[in-house]
Amino acid sequence: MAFEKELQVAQLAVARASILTKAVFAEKAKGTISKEDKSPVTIGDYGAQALIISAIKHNFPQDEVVGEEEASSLREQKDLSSKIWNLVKDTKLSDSDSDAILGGPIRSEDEMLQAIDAGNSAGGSKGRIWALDPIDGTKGFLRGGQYAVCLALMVDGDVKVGVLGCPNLPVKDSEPLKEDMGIAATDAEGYGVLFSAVQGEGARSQPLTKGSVSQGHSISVSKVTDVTQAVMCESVEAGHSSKGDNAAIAEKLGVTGRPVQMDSQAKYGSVARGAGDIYLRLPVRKDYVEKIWDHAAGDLIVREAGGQVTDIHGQRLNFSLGRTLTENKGVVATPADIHAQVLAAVSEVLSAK
Ligand SMILES: Nc1ncnc2c1ncn2[C@@H]1O[C@H](COP(=O)(O)O)[C@@H](OP(=O)(O)O)[C@H]1O
Ligand SMILES: [Mg+2]
Ligand SMILES: [Mg+2]
Ligand SMILES: [Mg+2]
Repeated sequence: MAFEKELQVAQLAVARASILTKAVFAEKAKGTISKEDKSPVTIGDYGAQALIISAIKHNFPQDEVVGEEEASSLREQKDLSSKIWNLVKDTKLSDSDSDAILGGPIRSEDEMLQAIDAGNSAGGSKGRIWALDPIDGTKGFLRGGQYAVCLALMVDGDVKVGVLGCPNLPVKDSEPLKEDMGIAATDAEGYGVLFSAVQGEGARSQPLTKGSVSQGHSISVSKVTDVTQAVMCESVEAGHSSKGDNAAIAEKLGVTGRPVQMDSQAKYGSVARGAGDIYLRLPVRKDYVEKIWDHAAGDLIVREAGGQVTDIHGQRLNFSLGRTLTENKGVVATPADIHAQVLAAVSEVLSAK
């Protein structure tokens, strides 16, 4: 199998980081601060980024990382930094062999800050670069909704390995999607799933555990042929994706059910396992450029599960252009069989605006 070591490290690193995010959630003291772009970031985002980057650097010292967060504001806020350190230093996998694969604990607060800052790669089309979103759906995380710990490896701009840890999604692939699924799910029996894919080798799912990882089982997109019966997934946040356009597209397709709203790349995971059928992310603002870490893992997992992922113009997402998807607008992710039909409805609705 290709990228065996990379997959194992990514899965274990995501599982370990999820232990930290769940602890932050349980503590309720999330230490939210606002970034320059007004988006929230929590001690969970920073702690998860530190743990994952340190695991990558331990195993693949030459690899670069495009990570969402950076530590400059933490260096000015010592209280916040020491709170994060207190969590990070005690977070480990319950299986000691697995934890050792990740290099064991980070040794000092300073090393933790350095790890966070090592997510500063400019990205691009050359070499091995990881794309990391330590908590995707931070607003969902804060609300007690869905969120995902997202990690992907790109080689020469092409996504080869993708892993999504979704602590609040059901383990069972076939469980129908519900909007309030997140709230009581953290650490509840039957919740927490780890999705993964390696290019050319399909997509898989397994329970997200605190110890080790397994082979999991293979997943595939739904076999929906009648789009009127499709389950659509969209963001909770109206500022992230245009709900009005989504509704117009649903109407054009004759979709009868209400869309399921959930935060994060849990939407990609849900389409990949066939629990949802269509994920639409339609631009709200002309000037917003999507970030590679919001899509890299989900894009591969859906495509390896038999889905098709494009932007609103039908172009594949291009991860080779830096930290953002400069050439793409929006996302349309569906089973391959219905993609052309959905994309046609997207084009009609958006061109009529
Ligand atoms: N105007 C905008 N349009 C689209 N996405 C946006 C946006 N502003 C922020 N985002 C991104 O939307 C992500 C969450 O997506 P979703 O709505 O699917 O949960 C955020 O990730 P983070 O939560 O990691 O910051 C952020 O990167
Ligand atoms: Mg963010
Ligand atoms: Mg994100
Ligand atoms: Mg994030």
